Amino acid sequence: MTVKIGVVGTGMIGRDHTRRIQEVLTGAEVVALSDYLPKNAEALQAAHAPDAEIFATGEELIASDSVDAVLVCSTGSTHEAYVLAAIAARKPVFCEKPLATTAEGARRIVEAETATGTRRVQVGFMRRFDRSYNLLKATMEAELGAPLMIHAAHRNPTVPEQYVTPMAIHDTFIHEIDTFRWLLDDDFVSAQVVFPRKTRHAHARVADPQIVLLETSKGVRIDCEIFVNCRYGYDIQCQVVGEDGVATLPEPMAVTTRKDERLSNPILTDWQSRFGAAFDTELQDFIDTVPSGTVGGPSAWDGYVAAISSDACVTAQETGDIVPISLPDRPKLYD
Ligand SMILES: NC(=O)c1ccc[n+]([C@@H]2O[C@H](COP(=O)([O-])OP(=O)(O)OC[C@H]3O[C@@H](n4cnc5c(N)ncnc54)[C@H](O)[C@@H]3O)[C@@H](O)[C@H]2O)c1
Ligand SMILES: O[C@H]1[C@H](O)[C@@H](O)[C@H](O)[C@@H](O)[C@H]1O
Repeated sequence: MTVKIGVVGTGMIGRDHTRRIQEVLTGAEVVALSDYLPKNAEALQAAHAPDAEIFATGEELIASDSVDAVLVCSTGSTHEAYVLAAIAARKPVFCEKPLATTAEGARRIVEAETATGTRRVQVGFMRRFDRSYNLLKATMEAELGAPLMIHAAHRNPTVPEQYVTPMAIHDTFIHEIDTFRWLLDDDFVSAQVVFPRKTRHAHARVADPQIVLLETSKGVRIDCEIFVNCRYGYDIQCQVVGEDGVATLPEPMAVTTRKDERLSNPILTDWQSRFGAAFDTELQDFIDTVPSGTVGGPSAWDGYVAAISSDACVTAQETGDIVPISLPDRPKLYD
């Protein structure tokens, strides 16, 4: 079966996912496109999906009989409505992060999906498909004993003017929120955010860098630096300290050069190159599961917990307090 996919939102990542479905992955083709700005859908059609039909609205695309499964790649604030529409149409849906911009919105998705009794929502937390994180998780489980602490960093070279302080949490740190839960098989019980001296490279509306301190239900303590104007590259660091040893996320593979009295390795500069293979694997996984009528990978529940946890981090940014995090009971669908 070739899965017929409709893509809602044809900006940067909608374009990249369409390209990978058309040119890299197997078992699917993009048959429908829709964007709030029709010119974006038309440009993507011309570049990568000449046979795709352009729909005036995402809702019409989701309802169309020509679409088996939906990719939601539009602006974050629009995700909830499209995911709910896909659930109502009983169509598998891959939703880029965030699942919803509020915990309330994510809860509505969990409730709608639970009411159908079938998992059809996969959230785009691609790090769970990254080879280096999978190696780290396997090492933790085989060799470290109980994890005690994580020291991590999420560094972007620069961010645009519209990137403001809370986005460090719900646009950037949201990846770590999901990754730490997955690595530790644990949930958070509190969050605190502290602000070091601000870099002169940050614009006025973003406090940068920030340090997020999390505690999990098993007592693991996590410190993660978010530094989105670090200048030198795109750099994701993660070190897990366990009772029997320490494991560190492998660096991306790079050639070491000896030249001009220097020993050096190049550093990546963007998330597309750091996680390109993980994006391929997560979408192939989604495509492969669609014919069964249900999906795997990060679930709507994971998206909901990430939203609750990131709301607590934003409150912690605003108040300076240690903010408690409590979760509702997990529905059986997500066991
Ligand atoms: N997993 C990752 O690492 C990763 C990386 C980049 C972006 N993302 C997520 O993907 C989403 C899109 O990001 P982007 O960088 O492609 O943004 P973008 O601004 O480049 O593209 C967003 C597109 O959505 C369209 N749009 C806006 N409102 C719409 C609506 N109501 N209906 C249909 N289309 C609408 C815009 O016109 C635009 O073409 C965001 O939620 C972002 O957080 C995830
Ligand atoms: O949307 C992007 C993307 O999710 C990247 O992985 C992250 O490093 C950036 O901070 C964020 O702005």
